[in-house]
Amino acid sequence: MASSSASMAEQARAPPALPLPAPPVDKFMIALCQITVTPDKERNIAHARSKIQEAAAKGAKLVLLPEIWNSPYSNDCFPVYAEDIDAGGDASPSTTMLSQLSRNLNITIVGGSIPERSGDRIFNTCCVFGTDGNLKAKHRKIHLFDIDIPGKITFMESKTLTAGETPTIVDTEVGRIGIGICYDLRFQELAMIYAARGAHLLCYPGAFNMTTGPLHWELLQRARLGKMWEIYFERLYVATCSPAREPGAGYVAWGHSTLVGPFGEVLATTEHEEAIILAEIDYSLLELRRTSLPLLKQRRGDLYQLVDVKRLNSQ
Ligand SMILES: NC(=O)CC(=O)C(=O)O
Repeated sequence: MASSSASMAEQARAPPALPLPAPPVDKFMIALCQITVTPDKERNIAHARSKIQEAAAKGAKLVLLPEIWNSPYSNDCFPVYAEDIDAGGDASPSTTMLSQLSRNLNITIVGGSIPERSGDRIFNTCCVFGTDGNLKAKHRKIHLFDIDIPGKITFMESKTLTAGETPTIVDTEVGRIGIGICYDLRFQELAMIYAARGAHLLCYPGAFNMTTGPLHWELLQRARLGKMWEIYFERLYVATCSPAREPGAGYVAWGHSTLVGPFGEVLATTEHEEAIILAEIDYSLLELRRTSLPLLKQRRGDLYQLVDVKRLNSQ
């Protein structure tokens, strides 16, 4: 009796590791396409197309685009540039291009984000395409970017956008990927849910700005790993992709698209100019890193718990 209650207490403190789903590949190249964005939507689509082709020609099997890459980042523009993704075809030239390219080039595309029109609502939406060109997942930005830093930056996405309602985790040819868009990066519970559901990689298209970018962009990306050590430590890669900086634009993006490895290390990054960042993802390091710090044994699950609302609701 005593020993069984002791083992229950032990178990609450340090539950056994959840199995990480085996990734479909061990190693592959990811490309973060930090591209310029202009008011000319046709040009933006053609430009993204050529950069994705260039990345694939250099060996990328997964291409990540920035947040809002087909339109300037502004409340005035979102309704004008928005596309009906579900209707597809001519109603969504941006995602039609992504679908064609993923199939033709045999790559997975995490398609940054574009303004999406759905009925009378507009979302900030990321589409994930598999190598067959099919839309595998659609993530609508959950946490809208409503901030007011006096004298620095005020932005209220909620003036025009509606928040998404669901976390998005998707199985692709290059592993299980959790998706967040920009401000979503600030909310650690989203990343922790992805980690708890066995993600190998988190992708965040984002457009931080000249105030918050230098302070928080890299910090948050690396911290997404640190926080997850409480449950699934050191088992993830985190990729961000920003638009390149346009100094004259209404909203000036920070740039610095980055890949962080499963030990919290910056594996590849850039400054603010246009760039394709190519880097290797090696999933064999996920298990290796897991044994390096024995945090799972040390965590105090008897004092704190992460509650997966979706899983609870589905029970
Ligand atoms: N643009 C965003 O959604 C987020 C951002 O710039 C920030 O969090 O800072």
